[in-house]
Amino acid sequence: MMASHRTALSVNVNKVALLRNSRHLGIPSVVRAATLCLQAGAHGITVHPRPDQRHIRPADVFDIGTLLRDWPGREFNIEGNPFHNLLEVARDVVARGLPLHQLTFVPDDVGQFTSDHGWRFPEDAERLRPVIAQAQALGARVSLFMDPEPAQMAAARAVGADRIELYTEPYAAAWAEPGARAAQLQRYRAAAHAALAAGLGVNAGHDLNRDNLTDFLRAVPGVAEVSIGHALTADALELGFPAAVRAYLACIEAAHQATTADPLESA
Ligand SMILES: CC(=O)[C@@H](O)[C@H](O)COP(=O)(O)O
Ligand SMILES: NCC(=O)COP(=O)(O)O
Repeated sequence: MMASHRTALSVNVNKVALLRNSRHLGIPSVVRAATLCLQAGAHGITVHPRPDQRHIRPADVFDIGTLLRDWPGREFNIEGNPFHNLLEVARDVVARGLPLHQLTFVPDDVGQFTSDHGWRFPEDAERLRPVIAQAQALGARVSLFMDPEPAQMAAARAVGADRIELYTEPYAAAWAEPGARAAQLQRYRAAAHAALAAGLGVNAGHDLNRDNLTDFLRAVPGVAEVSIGHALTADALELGFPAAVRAYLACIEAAHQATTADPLESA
């Protein structure tokens, strides 16, 4: 299957903040890292200001918002749990006149190791509906972090979400084994079709990397944005941020070339 549009790359700079927070010296700078990513062609910056402030802190959110004010056309995506601190931070961003394009709602517990599941319907429907409306009133697009389950997508739309973000860790974990990879890609393809049919935009993220990204985008239709942090930052330790971003942009570009094999047809 040929993807019919380009996918945006939003670089998640959480792990730069994690390293910075291990000393009181202010290095490495998340703003510097974000600047290098934007200069290299990243379409946006993602942050996940967790309540425990282990990596991105509110001040980082405001600093990156200030940076993005000078990069029109590049997007700011802030992730988090709307029942913890996310909306408070988002209101502060807007009150400061800073850009805010997308809020990605993630159902993480306070102190959770990392994100590991999506919202569930009908269980989460009634509590999500008002916070989605509040976020949209701030001018943000709302994306819901979701497991790749086609039957859940219409419900995500019904509570007012604009997009969903497919939680890609199960795909990433399966990628090295061809049969498991193909089975996962079928799941994600079906979930994306269901989301698009429901009128949702489709984002994707978690453990995407230079090995697995092209196959994913080649097999899964209509992915508007991937947010990538952990693996890209690890690559940047070796290559530097500009070269790492360019390498991920090349993976995205390859997925959009007719010459790239469909991983499901060649499985
Ligand atoms: C929603 C999502 O997948 C990302 O937020 C990812 O979990 C990164 O968070 P950490 O960098 O804290 O692991
Ligand atoms: N939404 C996913 C994200 O921002 C980054 O996830 P990861 O690449 O750090 O696993």
